[in-house]
Amino acid sequence: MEQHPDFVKESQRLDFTKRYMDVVIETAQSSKDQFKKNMEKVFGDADWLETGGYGELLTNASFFEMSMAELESLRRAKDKPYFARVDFTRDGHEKQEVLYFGKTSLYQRENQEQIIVDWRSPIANLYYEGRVGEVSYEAEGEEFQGNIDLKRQLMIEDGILTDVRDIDLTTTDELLQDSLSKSSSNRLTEIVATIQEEQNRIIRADLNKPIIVQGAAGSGKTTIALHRISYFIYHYRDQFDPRHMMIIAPSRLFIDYISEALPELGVEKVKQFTFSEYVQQAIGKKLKLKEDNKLIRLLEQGNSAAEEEALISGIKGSEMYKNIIDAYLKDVYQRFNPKEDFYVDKYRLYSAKKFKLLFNKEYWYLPLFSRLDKMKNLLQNQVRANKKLMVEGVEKYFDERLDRALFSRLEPEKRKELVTNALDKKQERVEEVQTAIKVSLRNYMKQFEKKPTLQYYQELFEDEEQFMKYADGKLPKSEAQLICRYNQDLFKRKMYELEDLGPILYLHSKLYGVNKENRAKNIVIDEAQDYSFMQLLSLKTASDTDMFTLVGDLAQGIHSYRGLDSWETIQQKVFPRAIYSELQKSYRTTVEIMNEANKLLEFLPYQFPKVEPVVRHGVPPEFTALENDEDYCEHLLLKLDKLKGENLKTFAIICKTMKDSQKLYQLLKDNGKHPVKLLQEQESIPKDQTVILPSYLSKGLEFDAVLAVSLEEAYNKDNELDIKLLYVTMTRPLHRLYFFGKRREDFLIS
Ligand SMILES: Nc1ncnc2c1ncn2[C@@H]1O[C@H](COP(=O)(O)OP(=O)(O)OP(=O)(O)O)[C@@H](O)[C@H]1O
Repeated sequence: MEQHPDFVKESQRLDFTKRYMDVVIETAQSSKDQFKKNMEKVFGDADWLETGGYGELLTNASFFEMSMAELESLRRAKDKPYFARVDFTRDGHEKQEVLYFGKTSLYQRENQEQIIVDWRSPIANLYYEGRVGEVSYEAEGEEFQGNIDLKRQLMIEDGILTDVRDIDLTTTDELLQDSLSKSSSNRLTEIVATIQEEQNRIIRADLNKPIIVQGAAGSGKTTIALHRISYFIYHYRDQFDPRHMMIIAPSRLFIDYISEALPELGVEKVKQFTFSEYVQQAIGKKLKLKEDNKLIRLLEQGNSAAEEEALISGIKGSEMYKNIIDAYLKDVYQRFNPKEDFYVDKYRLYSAKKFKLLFNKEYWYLPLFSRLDKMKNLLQNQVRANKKLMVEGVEKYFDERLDRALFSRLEPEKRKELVTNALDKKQERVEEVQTAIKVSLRNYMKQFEKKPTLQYYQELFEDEEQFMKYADGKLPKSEAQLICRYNQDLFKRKMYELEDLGPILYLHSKLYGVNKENRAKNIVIDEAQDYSFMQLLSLKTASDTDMFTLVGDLAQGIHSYRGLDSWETIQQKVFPRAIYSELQKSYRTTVEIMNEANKLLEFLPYQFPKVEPVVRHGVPPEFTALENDEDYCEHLLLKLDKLKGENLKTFAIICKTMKDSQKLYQLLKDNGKHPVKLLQEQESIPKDQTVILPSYLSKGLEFDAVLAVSLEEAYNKDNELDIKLLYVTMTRPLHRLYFFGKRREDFLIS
């Protein structure tokens, strides 16, 4: 390969950068005084120092006060300090700026000379969106014009420069191709060097607005969501604590999968939860949850109990359900309107009317029991403020009586009696008032019964008629009955189901509110199509913010019986400020695999645009017809061995359900020739084993090669769920896809 004319110069620059990083790291670790010595030690032998013009950079070098986090990211960046270079001349300026873009920034604080520019800085848009020639970019609301004179990619591996490529009019395709053709052993890697324009726009879209992204399988949704977090945290690094950010992911398996990418992006402090984990934390209560096996049971054709449950799930996630809860809450609020004024002894300290006004109007924005606390404090203050007056009032009254008795013209005996009586009464009344001061408020507050959220939730289902009323005619009697009885039955077993969690969180937020530590300021949800209206609304209500990033793909909506079948309602009713964006290109799979998967979309009753694969060709998918168990074992093992020999690293065998997966696992395990692992929901993915998993658990994951197997369970063209599950399976591989089964039709392939 011919070497780039600037290869040596770029190598020197890399050498300089690395050494400089060493100095900074060492200095930050040791002490200020050490800095100069370190400089001499490291740069002492560099004869290119002057000719390269680097000396200037060093003269003003000062001590870098670095945080541990900065130091850590610098250390991590040492093997690959940057990935691209852009030469930029601003309009009206003579001096050209030579910018090296990397995963972190490194600059001299005094002269602001940047040695490495962070990919998240505004000027990095020059690399992601600019072409050689005239350009402009925006930073802090201002537009800057200029000219890109050079755009260059620098391939660095283990700290060594391996290739230099100038890109002029073309995009970053070549590097993208390289990166996509690699094996997926690193799982979700960072893609900062190859972020595409359409992706860049989403990563950098207005940070003060929610965003909804509908993206095809493999279009980089997960990757982009993580990079947007990284961008957000960088942008607000001085004001925002990453711990206030939260990722909601579909399973622990998925969290484990993405968490590898987090430290690389400097966002490891971001909280990560599944929805049910978060709800339990937010309401401060561990719940016994019914096993969530609706999806699997729905796959059994003609399972009417499962269909009924799916109907209930749909209702519990719907907007109508929110209205039911709101109507119920109205009733609950009514119980907090006092009938009587607040008295301490005979003194009226607060009228019921005023109480209601404040409670319902002034403090409406607070959760119910926070309002009640406020009212209690207010009354308490009234008591305190009037305490002295009330006692003095009683004393004054009796003192006057006493005076009258003392100075009356009555018989001494009679007078004495009157005086004693007045004194006794005074004592008695003062004590009465004092007791009233102590207990009146407590007694008054007793009329407001405070129950735990879960009890309120349970009570909602006690009366079917009432439930119907809350639904305001929108729910047929049969369904109201069904749902009430279904939940009563759950509660008898002290259980809840996943679909109850959204409503419970919503109710809790309205009644008690969620405490500060559990209220995220920014929430990122992957696989958002699987969440219901109620779940998303409850998260928004609980955290009291609409700052959400939702990424998902409706075509992979295998939980659509409870999730979403369009983004519209969510955008209109929950996130009206949201930006909506689409990603249609797929970066994961080859053209051959994607073309095959695209055919499935035609069977779905929605209009999905075809997914466009980024042009990368590979081996076409293949079908192998098999008869008996031995056949399966033999062929699968043969294929795996062959693929290993081709330098592919991660493999998955994906069956339709857990039942088939288990059976196949047993077969392969008994055979003992190849290490296999049956993946369960809560587990992490081993790096060195072939995993067997059911289709629905594979969502969001990717592997070099996928072997789609049908032992006893076929996919059915007339079942929407089956089509989506197969679509998910077929869009998991990066490079190879193979089908093994009895008949082609079992995989809907012609
Ligand atoms: N700009 C890019 N440069 C290099 N690789 C990319 C780029 N964008 C995406 N990829 C790769 O494409 C693959 C798919 O990305 P990702 O898993 O984020 O997609 P997704 O939309 O979340 O997929 P799914 O819908 O299947 O969950 C990953 O291997 C990712 O690294």
